Amino acid sequence: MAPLLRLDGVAKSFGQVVVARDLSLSVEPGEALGIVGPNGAGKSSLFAMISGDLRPDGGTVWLDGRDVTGAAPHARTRAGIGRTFQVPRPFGHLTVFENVLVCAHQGAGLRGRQAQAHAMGVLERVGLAELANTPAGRLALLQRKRLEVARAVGTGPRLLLLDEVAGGLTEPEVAELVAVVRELHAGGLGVVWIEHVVHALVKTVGRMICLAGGDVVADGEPLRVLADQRVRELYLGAGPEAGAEEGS
Ligand SMILES: Nc1ncnc2c1ncn2[C@@H]1O[C@H](COP(=O)(O)OP(=O)(O)OP(=O)(O)O)[C@@H](O)[C@H]1O
Repeated sequence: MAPLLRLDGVAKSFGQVVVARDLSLSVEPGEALGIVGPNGAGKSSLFAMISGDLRPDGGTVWLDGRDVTGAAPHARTRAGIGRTFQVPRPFGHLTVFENVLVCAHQGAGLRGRQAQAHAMGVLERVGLAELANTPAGRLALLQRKRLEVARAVGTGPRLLLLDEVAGGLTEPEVAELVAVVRELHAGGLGVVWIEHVVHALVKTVGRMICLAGGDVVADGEPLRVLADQRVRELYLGAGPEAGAEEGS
């Protein structure tokens, strides 16, 4: 079976800044992969190239064995890629329910009652059902992060790309979010999660890569990656969090 996602020799630079240098990796159906790396390593750019928001200078992006390198973002959403953005992008004047309904229409291609049932089901899965009728602009940070996940899941993806959804949350809030992502993954979703809150990744993913300077510098079991000398040097005191070693 073809991997769910495969990047083959992907390259991208902004002038002198190399964000991807002959980068290859794959994600199997239902796999959960964590991505760490210092600020500016190219992690969000990688997501943008997977979701179609950024065109690589070279290389190929495959989804389910299909070359989607030239496909527009909406076509990739329809093909099964759902992503969150580092800065949540809800429609603030629409309710929580309406925000997810839009994604059910545009991403999952659902209409009428089917779309409504799907949107409500997603809100239940991410713990937002009670806030369905609240305008998105009135949500607190954890709820905004949940809505960002709900909007991505609302598009009906098989591959969910999470970009720093735990940033800025308190520890109990991170734990709640981890529970949501773990449940989505347990339901069969492939997950790729970029996160600086490393212990959230350790609790969720089976594999981790570290990106730096456009290269994969470590790839494997999360605690092994975090213990890797090159990874530790890249973080130099800023992390990986000491607690991650105990999986706290
Ligand atoms: N559209 C763009 N034009 C020019 N430079 C860009 C563009 N997008 C990203 N960059 C640069 O590419 C580098 C990688 O950015 P990117 O956001 O992918 O890193 P990141 O690993 O996600 O960082 P962070 O952890 O801080 O979010 C940075 O130096 C950034 O300034």
